[in-house]
Amino acid sequence: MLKVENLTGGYSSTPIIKDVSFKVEKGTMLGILGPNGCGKSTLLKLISGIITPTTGSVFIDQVNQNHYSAKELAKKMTVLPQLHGSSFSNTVRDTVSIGRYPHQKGFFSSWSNTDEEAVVGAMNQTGVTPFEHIFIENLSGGERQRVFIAQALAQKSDLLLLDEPTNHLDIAHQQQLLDMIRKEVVDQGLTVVSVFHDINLASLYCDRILLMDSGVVRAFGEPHEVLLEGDIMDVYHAKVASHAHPVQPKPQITLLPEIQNDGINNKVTINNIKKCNEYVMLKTDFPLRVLSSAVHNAGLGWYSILLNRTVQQNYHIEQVKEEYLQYIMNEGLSPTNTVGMMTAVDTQDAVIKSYDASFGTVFVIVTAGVGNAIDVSKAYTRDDQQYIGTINTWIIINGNLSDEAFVQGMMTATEAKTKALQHEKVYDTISNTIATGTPTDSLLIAATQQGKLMQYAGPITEVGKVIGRGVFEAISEAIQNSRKGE
Ligand SMILES: Nc1ncnc2c1ncn2[C@@H]1O[C@H](COP(=O)(O)OP(=O)(O)OP(=O)(O)O)[C@@H](O)[C@H]1O
Repeated sequence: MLKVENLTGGYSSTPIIKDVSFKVEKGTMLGILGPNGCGKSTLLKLISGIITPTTGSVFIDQVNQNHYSAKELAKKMTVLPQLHGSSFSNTVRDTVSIGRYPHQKGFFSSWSNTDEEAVVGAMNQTGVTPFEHIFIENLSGGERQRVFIAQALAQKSDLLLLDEPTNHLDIAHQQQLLDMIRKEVVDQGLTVVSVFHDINLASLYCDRILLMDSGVVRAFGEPHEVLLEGDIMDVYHAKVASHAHPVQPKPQITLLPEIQNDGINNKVTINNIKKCNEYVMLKTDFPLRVLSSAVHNAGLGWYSILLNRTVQQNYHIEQVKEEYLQYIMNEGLSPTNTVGMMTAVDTQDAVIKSYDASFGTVFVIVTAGVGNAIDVSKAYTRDDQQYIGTINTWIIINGNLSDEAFVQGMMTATEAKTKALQHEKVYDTISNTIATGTPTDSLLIAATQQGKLMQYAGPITEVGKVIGRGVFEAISEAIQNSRKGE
């Protein structure tokens, strides 16, 4: 659809854009990214013919752009520049109608049903119909932006060039606008080239990204190929981290503020842990990074309250999420700052152990009951219902773990748990083999994220050794305690 070949050009003899080449297939969306002044808008101006390239060519549907008449080009391609102060005082409807200009034989002398439908459709799509008789200077920046988008859509060309289309829009309108453009791309085969300042929006909505740096192409490809932490830091001179979007398979970039270590002396001590017959609670006045399989707020996040609560053996598990949330609120705790687990074991029997390591103290806190113990390798032979977890393990680390270390720590802890069950000769009573856990065990690792980064937490690392020993000893002791009570 669009082919840019060795394009060089700018505003004077010194080129802003230098030897830029790329292709955009029909029915796809390209996002142009790059720091302020790198030449994104200039590139759009060269593609649209607003400025003439010094060398190189732009092909639209295999035809060189300079072979099209102005009107033919306007039918092929719509350009929406950055929001500008309009010198005309027009109503919204009149402004959108200007988009139909390339389709007129004489200026507005041949207004057809198609023109009318295009204008009404574009106003509806962008949600500006309620303002259709209002003068655009009386609209907010965001409303005005949507009017110009409507004008561009009314033009009904195959190629849309947009310069920061979400500028001035709140998040709901950013989403509506980009969802709408994406729908046109997928359903109608519209081709879009758009400049973005928001890297994450570009990642979410674009098929390909062109990353520019000082007028040249730094990278071109799918978002996961282009939005690399190192390249983004290098090009934008900003400190960032890349992570996966929670739902879409697209990378997202987060700024890392310089002021990160304002709580350098944050430490978890035994005084942060409270054990009573209703629960075990750990409460800090700073957030811990937590990875867990808890009932409430599972996964990876930052929390300062950890709760392992006792419930009756016959607890109705069907409404567990709603019931747990209610419990947290009734206790006056913050639902967004609390990770919650449950156990049918008496929490007075919880084992709390601490281990000093060179990086800081590690606490291992376990509640264990093994009445439902199971051999995971034989689990396929049985058909259990879900019930409340019986070995709940917390590992609280005064240290700084990488993501790898969090996951490896979970593995190390699970291996240590299995070993403890073997050591305590806990049997799966159905298969009559040594059990490896219970059907709904829960595991949590929390870290203060201070001090030297620990990249790994496997069994030969210092932190892994502490986890292995601590989990083994705490679970073994908790099993012995639970047997005493039987
Ligand atoms: N009309 C102009 N005449 C001369 N120089 C210009 C003109 N417009 C832009 N420039 C210069 O060209 C360079 C690239 O500008 P351009 O607007 O293309 O960058 P951009 O990447 O779109 O920036 P931003 O992210 O700030 O919008 C800048 O150094 C700018 O000062």
